Amino acid sequence: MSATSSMRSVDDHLADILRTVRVLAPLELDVEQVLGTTLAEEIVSPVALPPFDNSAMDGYAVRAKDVGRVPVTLPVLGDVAAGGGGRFTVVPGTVTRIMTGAPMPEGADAVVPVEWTDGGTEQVTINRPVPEGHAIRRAGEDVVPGEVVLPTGTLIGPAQLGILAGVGRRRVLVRPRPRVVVISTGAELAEPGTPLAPGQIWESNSYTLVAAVREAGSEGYRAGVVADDARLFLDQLDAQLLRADVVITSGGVSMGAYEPVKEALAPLGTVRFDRVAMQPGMPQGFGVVGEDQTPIFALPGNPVSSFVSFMVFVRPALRKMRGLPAGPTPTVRAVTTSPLRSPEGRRSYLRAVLADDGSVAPVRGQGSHQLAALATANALIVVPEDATELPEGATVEVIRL
Ligand SMILES: Nc1nc2c(c(=O)[nH]1)N[C@H]1C(S)=C(S)[C@@H](COP(=O)(O)OP(=O)(O)OC[C@H]3O[C@@H](n4cnc5c(N)ncnc54)[C@H](O)[C@@H]3O)O[C@H]1N2
Ligand code: MOO
Repeated sequence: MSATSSMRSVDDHLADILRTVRVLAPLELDVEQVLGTTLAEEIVSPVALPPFDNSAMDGYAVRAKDVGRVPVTLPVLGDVAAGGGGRFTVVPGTVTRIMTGAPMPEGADAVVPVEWTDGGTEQVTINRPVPEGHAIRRAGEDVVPGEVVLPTGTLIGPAQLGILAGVGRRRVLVRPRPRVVVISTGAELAEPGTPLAPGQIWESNSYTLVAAVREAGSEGYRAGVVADDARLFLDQLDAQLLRADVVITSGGVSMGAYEPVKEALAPLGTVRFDRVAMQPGMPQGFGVVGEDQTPIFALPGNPVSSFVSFMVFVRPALRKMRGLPAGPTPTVRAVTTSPLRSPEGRRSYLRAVLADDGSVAPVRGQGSHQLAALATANALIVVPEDATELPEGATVEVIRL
């Protein structure tokens, strides 16, 4: 039996995760809260946009016929400002001043920009002719009443938020951003900013993971660090389940004498622990816990391993929960600048720098504990299971970080 025969493939593990996690139920939220959520309704505009014909420029509302021969001097009836202002009828031989966004007055059929005039307020001399319709934004040219401006499933970014507000929506039915709680475990972990006792290190995984959660469009929360005690871990988990759509743990899943996460979760029968054929990130736990069958990712404690595991397994799951197309984390192609090595039968994710010219170079320090080396990388080179060596100049798939 080979060393890798008892391992589960990355693809099988991910498929199991994506089968298990569910799209979050829709929720009605205030428009202020919906950035990064996914629409669970179709947004139909109740009005036309623009709602009325209005000026695209600061200038004068005219009848185009009156300015056919220039220069011409005409009386100014008054001002039409955006948001109301005077109501005028532009009869032949007259004009009004008009500001950008102000409704076109009756009778006018074009706007002359102020730059083409002497800027007069009682009367104005116009120096250039304009065709009918010049600098007028027509009612409904962006949206007609009853038009679908955003389909169900749209991811709300800044522009989408703008059109929601632009069609007057205050409440919106969306798939919310998943709430993800990160619990780090380990007796050796001290909070950054506190002194280290002998044998301790500063806790970093929860910072990395919460940041990665947020970057992946979800809400990340750090729960307090739990020492190596299965009972304490279960208490913390119970408390956190109240606010979590997903739980991520780091540490305590390998083969040591003190593996609180595995000890606590394995007996439940709803979380499986596997050795996944990847490097880093081999020990993995995944399943559901609690009344609501909340998905839980028990990631390995090595800092690089937990981060890579997030990119490969958690990120796609969060996409599915948000109602977005979910599958393996997307890759781009690149060409290696040096030979690469990878363990047989395992998919490697080598920390690397991807350059603008499409070349990719592994960083120095590929150990699962080498957090500083990870911090110099902007990509992961994916070396397939069946490759143990790749020459310089090989084309590889790369995950951008
Ligand atoms: N006999 C074996 N030992 C190990 C195996 C194995 O198969 N047999 N697998 C190794 C691999 S691969 C990994 S990955 C790690 C996973 O270990 P755990 O998930 O149990 O994690 P810990 O033992 O708690 O920690 C591992 C390492 O990472 C540091 N760590 C943990 N949490 C944090 C944190 N929040 N911030 C910063 N650093 C953290 C911890 O101090 C350890 O150095 O197991 C190998 N061993
Ligand atoms: O598989 Mo562990 O995740 O390398 O260091």
